[in-house]
Amino acid sequence: MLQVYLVRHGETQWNAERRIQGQSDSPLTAKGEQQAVQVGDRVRTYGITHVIASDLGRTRRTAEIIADACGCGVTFDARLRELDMGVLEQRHLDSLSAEEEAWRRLVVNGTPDGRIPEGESMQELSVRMRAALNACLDLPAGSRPLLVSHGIALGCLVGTILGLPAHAERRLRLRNCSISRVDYQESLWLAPGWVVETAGDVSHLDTPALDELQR
Ligand SMILES: O=C(O)[C@@H](CO)OP(=O)(O)O
Repeated sequence: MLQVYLVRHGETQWNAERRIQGQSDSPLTAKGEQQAVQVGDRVRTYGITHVIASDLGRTRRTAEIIADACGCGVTFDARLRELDMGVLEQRHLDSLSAEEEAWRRLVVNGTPDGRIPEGESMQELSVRMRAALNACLDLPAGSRPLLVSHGIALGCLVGTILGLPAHAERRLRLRNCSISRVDYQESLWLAPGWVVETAGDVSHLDTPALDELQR
């Protein structure tokens, strides 16, 4: 059975400042680097064979730290990038106008095609994230990949595996450096498909990571 680990990157400067990143980028904080080290300590005995990361800087850095601990290489897949949040990227969550806040809410609790101007819909995000996950099925038998991606992107992926629509309100709290696992299950009882084993585990982190929406 293929087991795939899903890790959100470590805390970044803009996560801490409550600024929207999307496909823009900011570096890991010292705490974010430490979180990545703690993920590495947790998974180093899991037999991870491939670390595959979104090509944005914050996921690259997190992936390098984890891959060092696992003794494997890192490859990059742009399909694992965060939702493109268009004209709201780089903005502080607290400085949005009422109209801008409505655009932001429409994306996570709206319609399949809802999008921030110049951004991407949750439906589009879900298609590319699922394609990146399904690509793991083509790895050699016995592989155990770990994917490093983002909060909304992984929330959408895990949520849609559970049967939520892509644009369902964000109900999974996937904190920085949380670990989730999905398995490709083939059994007599279930149609073949992805099953969520764990979601949002942060028990390996010594200080609780805050989700930027809680700050
Ligand atoms: O882009 C962002 O601002 C956040 C949204 O949750 O995602 P991440 O920090 O996981 O890239």
